[in-house]
Amino acid sequence: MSLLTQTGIASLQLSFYGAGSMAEAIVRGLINEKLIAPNRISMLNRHNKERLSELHERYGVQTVIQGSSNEAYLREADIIFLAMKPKDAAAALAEIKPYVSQKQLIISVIAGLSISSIGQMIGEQAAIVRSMPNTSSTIGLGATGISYSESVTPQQRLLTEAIFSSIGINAIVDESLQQAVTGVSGSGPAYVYHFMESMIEAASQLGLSQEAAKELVVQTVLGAAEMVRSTGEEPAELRRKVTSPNGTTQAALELMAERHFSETIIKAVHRSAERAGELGAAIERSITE
Ligand SMILES: NC(=O)C1=CN([C@@H]2O[C@H](COP(=O)(O)OP(=O)(O)OC[C@H]3O[C@@H](n4cnc5c(N)ncnc54)[C@H](OP(=O)(O)O)[C@@H]3O)[C@@H](O)[C@H]2O)C=CC1
Ligand SMILES: O=C(O)[C@@H]1CCC=N1
Repeated sequence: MSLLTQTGIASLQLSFYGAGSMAEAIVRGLINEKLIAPNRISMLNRHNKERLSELHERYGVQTVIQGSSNEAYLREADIIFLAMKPKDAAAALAEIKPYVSQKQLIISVIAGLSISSIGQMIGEQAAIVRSMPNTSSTIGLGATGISYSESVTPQQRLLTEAIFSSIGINAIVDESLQQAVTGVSGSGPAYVYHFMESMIEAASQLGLSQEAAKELVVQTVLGAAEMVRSTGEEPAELRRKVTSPNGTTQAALELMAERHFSETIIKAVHRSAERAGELGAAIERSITE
């Protein structure tokens, strides 16, 4: 019996409070993996009914467009995922407070939002998971950092880890490291996409068709990531194997070094982590005001 089957996830009700990109990535991953029937998942938002219609059509999930209310879905849920932007988190927590009970598991994906801030809003004894997934969860290749409040039970931990490992890999980290996870793997896909955009642009400038450019770049990134994963060799070692003395790669890498490529990436990851802290602090301020 698989870990997920043991947790009994198939018979639970999951509610996503916030129905944007990240909620959709997780839901799509769970449905693709056939872990839970779509009608056991509800996706809720504030006012964008068109978005809910689209999600209902696309995945068969429950939404309030079918005459029910957020309240009913929130009360029934075994697990509530908090998936709104940090700036909306304090208001959303205040809204759900009357409907949540201690039996429910709260899983937040909100960047910067601390377990203690959630506890302050909905009750210190609540079972709270702070997570930092990424959008690659959509295709089962996500990377998620997970931290628990003290009241999360061993069964709830198993369930959480089973959910996130079904849509990728996960790392259980001390909550103090969640900002680092945000800088690395939460925001990380965007850095890689940005890099790919530049590669495609250069390929077009050099005369390749848009189609060929994209295909070559995608396969290059996929192949490089898979090489690191499947050979177990360090990226630096693999880089050396591509780089012939005085060859083309060396010429390119020298230009990158002149333009502080590595330093820029390192600084960018630090800045994302720092920004997660700022977002969390802003939520804390809005809770205590
Ligand atoms: N996108 C990503 O790559 C990642 C995002 N995250 C985190 O996920 C969270 C969501 O991000 P993302 O999915 O990109 O955001 P989106 O803007 O795509 O979606 C936000 C959703 O929250 C809803 N919402 C806002 N306020 C409320 C409220 N009071 N009650 C109910 N629903 C509400 C919005 O509904 P409406 O449209 O009706 O206002 C919308 O459906 C963020 O906190 C982010 O830090 C974490 C990891 C990766
Ligand atoms: O950009 C953001 O704030 C969110 C958190 C990590 C990825 N996206």
